[in-house]
Amino acid sequence: MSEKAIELDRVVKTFKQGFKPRFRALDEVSFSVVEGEAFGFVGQNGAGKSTAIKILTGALRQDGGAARLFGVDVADFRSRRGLGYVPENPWLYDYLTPLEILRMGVVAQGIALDGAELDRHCMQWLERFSIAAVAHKRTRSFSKGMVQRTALAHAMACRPRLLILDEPLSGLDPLGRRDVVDILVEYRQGGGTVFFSSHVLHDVERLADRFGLIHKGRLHTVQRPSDLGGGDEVLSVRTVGIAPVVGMQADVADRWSAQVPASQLWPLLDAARAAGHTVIEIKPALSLERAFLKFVSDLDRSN
Ligand SMILES: Nc1ncnc2c1ncn2[C@@H]1O[C@H](COP(=O)(O)OP(=O)(O)OP(=O)(O)O)[C@@H](O)[C@H]1O
Repeated sequence: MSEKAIELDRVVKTFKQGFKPRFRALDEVSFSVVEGEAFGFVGQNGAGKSTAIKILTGALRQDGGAARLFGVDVADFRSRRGLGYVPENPWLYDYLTPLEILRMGVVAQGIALDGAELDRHCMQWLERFSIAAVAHKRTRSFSKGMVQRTALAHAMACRPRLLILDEPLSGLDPLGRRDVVDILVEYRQGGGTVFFSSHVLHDVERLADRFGLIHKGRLHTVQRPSDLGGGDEVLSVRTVGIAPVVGMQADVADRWSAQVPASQLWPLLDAARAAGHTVIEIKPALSLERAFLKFVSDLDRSN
């Protein structure tokens, strides 16, 4: 059986709020991530994602429950051996260069590399994250995206067995996001474990085997992205044809579209065919992003 890389067991974290009673940023949150898995932690701003990550990385102490990395309590610094962590807003020593930062991290992790070999190893990772051109520049003048890339290169260069990433793609442009997704996919194929937070469901769809949805400090569901997006509630149908079809709206240049409940799909297709239309697309009308928003608004309504 695979080892649990991450385990949260009824974790509670409260914060003081002026004169108001302490509020629960995490309310009995339990889940686990097994070795080799990619797990996305999703939720809106303020849901509790960073708080959970800070507990896992030892930056915050929980008020109740237990948190473990590879079976070791997070209160024990040894739990963080082999952990690669990139916070939401990475902080780098801004008088150091990316190469120096990577060298320092690799040595601190006790990886047996030095001299030219160490530099080659670090430069490879800087190249992977398209930051090699500024490898010898102090990070002081770096943009958010460059800081993010350097921090990710640092985490990967340390050969982590577990990566914990807080909004890893948030500061990156679309090409940068694609590069990082490719690198993470490759890392997974090599057996690595990834736990990442995101409020962008598209990232979760691309990266995660499973995701946990946290809302106002409570973990509401753990599912596969395909479970959320699938659903058969509403389908979007597009056709091309001349004659009108009841239930379809005219778009441009003889193209027609409709959104129908799944149960109405076949009657609509029959009508479209009878009118001489050709079907060009049928897909779920709700994207993952919209499905997520619906999920959250349903939760809010039921509370
Ligand atoms: N040190 C703190 N003191 C008081 N309240 C805090 C503290 N840290 C977080 N909170 C509150 O706890 C709740 C959860 O915050 P957290 O940063 O974990 O959310 P998040 O899901 O990571 O959001 P985001 O996507 O905006 O980063 C929020 O209401 C936040 O204001």
